[in-house]
Amino acid sequence: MQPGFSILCFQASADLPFLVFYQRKGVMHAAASLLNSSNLSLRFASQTQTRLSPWIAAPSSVRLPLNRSQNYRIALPPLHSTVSGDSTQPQQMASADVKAQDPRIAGISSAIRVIPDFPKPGIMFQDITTLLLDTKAFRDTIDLFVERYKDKNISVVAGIEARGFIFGPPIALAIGAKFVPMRKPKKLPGEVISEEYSLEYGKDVMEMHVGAVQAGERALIVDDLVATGGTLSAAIRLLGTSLLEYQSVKSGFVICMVEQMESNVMESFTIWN
Ligand SMILES: O=P(O)(O)OC[C@H]1O[C@H](OP(=O)(O)OP(=O)(O)O)[C@H](O)[C@@H]1O
Ligand SMILES: Nc1ncnc2[nH]cnc12
Repeated sequence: MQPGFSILCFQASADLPFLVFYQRKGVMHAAASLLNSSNLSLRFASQTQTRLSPWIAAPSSVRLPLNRSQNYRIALPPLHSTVSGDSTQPQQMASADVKAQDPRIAGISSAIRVIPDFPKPGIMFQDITTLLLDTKAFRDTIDLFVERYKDKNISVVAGIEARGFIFGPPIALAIGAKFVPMRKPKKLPGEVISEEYSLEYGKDVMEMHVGAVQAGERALIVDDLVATGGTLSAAIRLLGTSLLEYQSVKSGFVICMVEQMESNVMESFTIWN
C-alpha cells in the first residue's frame, strides 16, 4: 500500500467549493473538489461520476470499497492529497496531484504496520499501534489535523470507539474543542441517542450522550480508518449533521468536519436536549 492523504470537503454552505459524498444502495461514493480556504485540493474516487456536478473532475484511481461484506477489514487504496495553486479553478483538480505531498505523510504511513490475513485470510490489517510507538509519526498525525482545523471554529471533536479515542482527544485539546465519545452500545451511563449501522454480519449500534453537542455547533469526527464507510456514516447521522469535510491519512485517520444544516438538524438536537 502506498502512503496517501486525502481531504474530502462536503458542501454545507453555498460559498464553499465542495466534494460530493453520498450513499446509494449501501455504497459510499465520494468525489473531490477544492478547498478554497486552504489552498488544498484533492482527488478521490467516484464510481458514479455521472452523478457529480459537471465541473468536478473525479479521478478514477482511487475508490472506496463497494460494500462491507466484500471489504470489511480489507485495506483501502491510498488517498492522495495535493496542493493547488489556484483553488478557484476546480476544473484543474484532476491534474493537481502532481504537486507535492506534505512530507510528514510518508513517515506516518510507514509507521503503520500492515498485517496480512488478520483477523482472517485476505485482510490487510492496518495496525496503528506501531505508529503510537513512534513519537514523531504520532505527533505528526495529530499536528496535521490540528494545523488544518485550529482556525475553523470547531467546538466539538467526536471520537469513534475505540481508535478515535486515541487520536481525538489530543486534537480536541490542541484546537480548544470539547471531546465527545461515540461509543458502542450500553457503555454510556446517561441518556443516549443511538444510530444503528450495518456490519459484515448483522448490525451494530453507536451511541452518544444527549446534550453533549448543542444545536449549531461545528464538529469534527475522528477515527483511524475508513473501510466500507459504514461506521463513519453512522457517526455523521448520529451527530445529525451535514458533512463539510473529511480528511484522512493513508487509509485512515479520518476526520469529518460537520456542521448542522438549518433544515432538520437543529430541531433534532433540540429534541435531544
Ligand atoms: O468503514 P468501516 O467498514 O465501518 O470500518 C471502519 C471502522 O472499523 C474499525 O473499527 P472496529 O469496528 O474494528 O472497532 P475497534 O476500533 O473497536 O477495533 C475502524 O477503527 C473504524 O472505526
Ligand atoms: N483493514 C483494516 N485494518 C484495521 N482496522 C480495520 N477495520 C476495518 N478494516 C480494517
